[in-house]
Formats: sequence, C-alpha cells, structure tokens
Amino acid sequence: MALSGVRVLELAGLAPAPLCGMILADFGAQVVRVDRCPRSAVSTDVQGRGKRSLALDLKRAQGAAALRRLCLRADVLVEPFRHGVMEKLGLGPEVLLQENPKLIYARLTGFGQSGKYARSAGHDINYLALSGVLSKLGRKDENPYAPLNLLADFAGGGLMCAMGIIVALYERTKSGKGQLIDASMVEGAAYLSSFLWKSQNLGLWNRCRGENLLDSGAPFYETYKTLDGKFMAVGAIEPQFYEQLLKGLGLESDKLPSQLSFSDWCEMKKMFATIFSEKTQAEWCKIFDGTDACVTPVLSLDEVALHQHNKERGSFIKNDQEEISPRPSPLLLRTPATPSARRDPFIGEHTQEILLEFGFSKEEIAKLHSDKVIEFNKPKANL
Ligand SMILES: C[C@H](CCC[C@@H](C)[C@H]1CC[C@H]2[C@@H]3[C@H](O)C[C@@H]4C[C@H](O)CC[C@]4(C)[C@H]3C[C@H](O)[C@]12C)C(=O)SCCNC(=O)CCNC(=O)[C@H](O)C(C)(C)COP(=O)(O)OP(=O)(O)OC[C@H]1O[C@@H](n2cnc3c(N)ncnc32)[C@H](O)[C@@H]1OP(=O)(O)O
Repeated sequence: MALSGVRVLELAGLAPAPLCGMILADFGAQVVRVDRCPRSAVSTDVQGRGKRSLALDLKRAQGAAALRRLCLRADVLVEPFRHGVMEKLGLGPEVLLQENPKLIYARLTGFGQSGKYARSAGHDINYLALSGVLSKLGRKDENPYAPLNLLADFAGGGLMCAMGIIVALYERTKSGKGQLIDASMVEGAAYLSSFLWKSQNLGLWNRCRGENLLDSGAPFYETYKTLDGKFMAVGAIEPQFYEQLLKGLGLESDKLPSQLSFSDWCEMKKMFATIFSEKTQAEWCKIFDGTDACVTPVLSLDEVALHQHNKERGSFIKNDQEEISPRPSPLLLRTPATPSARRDPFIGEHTQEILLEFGFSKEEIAKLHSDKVIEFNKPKANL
C-alpha cells in the first residue's frame, strides 16, 4: 500500500484526529494510537480501523520519556490537544523535533496554535462559525445550521491534517527533514470552502441565506418528499438537465417561468413538491434512472450498500464483525488502500508488542508496567 513503512503515533483524541489516523492506516501506515492510562472502560474512538493501541500515562515523567523514545523511531506524531498541553508535558515540538529532526509533528486543533482562541475549548460548530462558512448554511428564515460535525471536524480537520502529513512526507523525501504542522479546523473549513470566496463575483450568493442557487433557494437544487415518506434529491442546474427534470415531472417548460426567475422559485418549489409527493421513491427512480435529469434517491445508511450502483463499484465494505462502512477513497488503482477487516483495538491491547518493536527491553516494559505507567489489555480468546 502507498503508505506502508510509515510509522504514525496518534495521541488519542475526540473525532478529527482519529479520522486522520484511520485514513493513514487505511492507506498502509502503521498507526499506533496512544491511549490514556489509567484507561477508560471503552475507547471513544470509533475510527480505530487498522490501528494498534498502546496505553501510556503521559502525565508521569516515565510516560513522557517513553513517548520521546517512541518519537525517535516514528515518522509522524499526531496530537489533538489544545495549545499548551504538549508543552506542559515536556513534549512540545521544540523538544521532539530536536531529538528527531525527521519527525513530522502534526498538531490538529480547532483554533490553531496562535491567536486569541488558541487555548479555548471548542467543537466543530464553533470552528465552522469562525470560518464564516456556518453563516451560509441553513434554510430561508432559519438560523444557521451545522451539517453534523462533518465540515470542520472531519473535512477541514482530520482530512486536511492527513493531507498536510502526506505533503510533508513527500517533501521529506527531498529535504530529509521533518516539520511542524499547525492544522486549524477553522482554517481547514475555510480553505475547503474557497469556492465560496472565489465565487462572490459570480452573484451566486447575493441573496439571503437559503435563497440562492445552491443553498436550498432554487427549486431545481432541493430535496423533495415522496409518497412513501422518502426523499429525492434534485440537482438539475444546467438548462439541458433542467429540461429533463421537467420532462420527468410531466411539465412543459414553455408553460412555466424561466428557470432563473428568482421571484418564481417559491411557487415552483411548491409545484415540484406536490408532484413528487404523488409517487413513491421507487417510482421516481424508475422515471429518472438512466436520464440526465440529475435526480437521485436520498438513501439511508442502511440502504446505501444495497443500491445497485454502489454494489457494482463495491463502495461499501464489511469487516469481520459484519459491520458495514465506506471503502477508503479515492481508489488508487495500482496500490489501493486495503483497510483492515479486524475490529477496532481495545485500549492497551498492543502495549507490549509495540514497545518491543520500538526497542524497549522486556525489563524496561516490566518496570513501566509495575510502576503503572503503561497498561496491558489482552482480550480473552472467544472460545
Ligand atoms: C463535535 C465533536 C465532538 C464529538 C465527540 C463525540 C464523537 C464523542 C463525545 C462524547 C462521546 C461519548 C461519551 O464519551 C460517552 C460514551 C463513552 C463510550 O466510551 C463510547 C460511547 C460514548 C457514547 C461516546 C461516543 C462518542 O465518542 C462521543 C459522543 C468535535 O467537535 S471534536 C473536536 C474537538 N476539538 C478538538 O479536537 C480541538 C483540539 N482539542 C481541544 O481543543 C481540546 O482537546 C478539547 C476537545 C476542547 C477537550 O479539552 P480537554 O480540556 O478535555 O482536553 P485538553 O485541554 O486538550 O487536554 C487533554 C488532557 O488530557 C491529558 N492527556 C492526554 N493524553 C493523555 C495520556 N495518554 N495520559 C495521561 N494524560 C493524558 C493531557 O495531559 C491534558 O491534561 P490537562 O487537562 O491536565 O492539561
């Protein structure tokens, strides 16, 4: 796999850093999640695919020293704490990069390492708000609405951080040097949304929130409820596709206002909604499948893997616990990601094997264990 041989240490965090680590693991990196010790009963990381877990108490001097040793042999460190936490533990970048100048030290936070909010707590919705993007999301006359925690945590955070790490790994092949990455989810979400800024002059966003082309203002870029309580998604922007939408709905364009007549959008939406409510989702799929009307069913998470298109591409995979999840994307055809089919690791499940691999002797491991700086957690075999 593309990242095989890359050693990553991921300090356990909430949602974005686990995604970053899972992406790296899916593409072949050896990812060790450094979990807290004493450990909590269950890991909060539901994105532990392909990772191994080491339970290590970083608040103890021996634990911090052990992490420094691990970093000597690591390519990447991902840390998800607010600014100042790593420094307090004696594990700041100036220490670790001096000891291993080839290390890529990725700091994944909401507000970044500097600025007024650097030390403040926050979550996805706060980062999205500060990026400006949240102000654009939501329906007409309603408050801004955060689409789950997808945009800042995962797209602007975990994914951007993974990209930064891969770029830094590539650069290291030329310079031989590691570097510090300051991944801020505010900036990641803003960068991801560059189109919003770059398209200001096109007049795409001149109207209020929820009244524009792509923010649920337009009748031809909307979701509609069907007779059986399901939904269809409509994205017929270009006139030739819009024509096909009208045809499928049984409408004639010369009897309707023009597609871009903003003042008629509200009425057009009502008309489309009434028509969509008269047939089931399956009936609409029969009408629109195979056309260029840009109309697709809104599938539930239970339905996606069963949809013919997704089945044909193998877009969803099952692990050995029969859990379904999305296949890593994008597909690298020569060196595809091969995600682990095993269950996620238990906290501390691999403590001993990881320390041995990183050069700790059995005696050193035993001492760390008896001093309660590390924990083992060998699951019992299922008999
Ligand atoms: C909207 C999302 C958040 C969604 C999260 C959900 C996915 C999960 C939230 C609750 C979970 C559920 C819950 O836990 C109950 C169940 C538990 C069960 O086990 C599983 C099922 C659950 C239902 C579970 C399910 C899910 O997991 C949940 C629903 C986000 O926006 S996430 C993005 C958050 N922001 C960031 O990541 C930005 C950077 N980080 C921060 O700003 C801060 O870390 C943050 C997030 C504000 C938290 O602040 P906090 O004060 O708690 O931490 P820090 O200041 O960063 O300091 C960390 C301290 O921990 C010490 N430490 C770290 N590692 C170790 C170690 N190995 N050993 C010892 N100590 C360690 C470190 O030294 C710091 O100590 P101090 O505070 O003393 O300095």
